[in-house]
Amino acid sequence: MTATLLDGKATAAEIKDELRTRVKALAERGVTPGLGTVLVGTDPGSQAYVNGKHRDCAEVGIASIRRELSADATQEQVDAVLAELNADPACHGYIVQLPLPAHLDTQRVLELIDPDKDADGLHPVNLGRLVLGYPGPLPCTPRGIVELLRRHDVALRGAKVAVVGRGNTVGRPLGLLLTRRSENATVTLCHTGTLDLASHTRAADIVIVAAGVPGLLTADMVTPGAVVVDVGITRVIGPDGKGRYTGDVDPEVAEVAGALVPMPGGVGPMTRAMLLTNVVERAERD
Ligand SMILES: Nc1nc2c(c(=O)[nH]1)N[C@@H](CN(C=O)c1ccc(C(=O)N[C@@H](CCC(=O)O)C(=O)O)cc1)CN2
Repeated sequence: MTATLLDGKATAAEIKDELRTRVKALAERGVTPGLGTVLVGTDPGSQAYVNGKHRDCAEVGIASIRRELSADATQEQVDAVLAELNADPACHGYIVQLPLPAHLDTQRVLELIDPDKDADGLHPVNLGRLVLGYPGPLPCTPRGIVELLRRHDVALRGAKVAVVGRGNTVGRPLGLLLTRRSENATVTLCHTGTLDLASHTRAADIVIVAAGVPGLLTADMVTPGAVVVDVGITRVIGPDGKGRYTGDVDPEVAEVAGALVPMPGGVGPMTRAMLLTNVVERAERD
């Protein structure tokens, strides 16, 4: 392997150490940051992610507020929980774990979150703030990617970045973050309608793949020495019949890239660290 691995797990641990110090400073002012989670149903993956968020909170001293509803909860019941968290001064930010059961209106639910308590940074108001360059909570995955690259001295200023995927949670907001004056990268946002994807990825100094297509980026699509970030996380059944997660980057890319943010151990842990960061930042503004 030629690529240097950029370790998201270790960097997230560093960030959690820093947050612990900030949480202690808040405690001296009598403030305890609080993160709320809303989980509807019993999907084992979602339960595991929510449990992980509360473990992270305990590690840094953030108070956990858990709300769990049954899989057949009505829209009115979910709305009532959001109203309660919006009004709760102990809750500085909260998330609704996705996906929601199909009978619930996800867009309505996300729009009912008070934008200033939107710990995921995905409320339309906050995406609008990002477009306009106004302050607000930033979406956790894009923010985590930029932070991971920054902490590994990957130069963004003047860099040509190909982002593959135009989803509202990663690709689109990431393009906005990378083109802020503070980052000053030049971004090509590629998607399923892009013709000759490889011509764009090959021209890039940094390739970030968030398409949800296992193995989409192959070694021949990467210029030698480029930095590659794997955001994909798709559950597949392996040849042994067991389920596992796989990324969007083919393993052979590691032989060509200069640096690689792997999956697992890259963007996922950084996303979790940014969720905590959004909550602490909100508490610091109190
Ligand atoms: N409201 C939200 N819902 C969902 C989000 C989200 O950010 N906000 N993202 C995913 C699930 N998720 C967090 O909720 C999440 C997924 C994966 C990871 C992670 O660290 N993955 C590991 C690899 C897989 C593993 O070992 O379990 C990694 O990348 O190293 C963290 C969080 C959908 N729902």
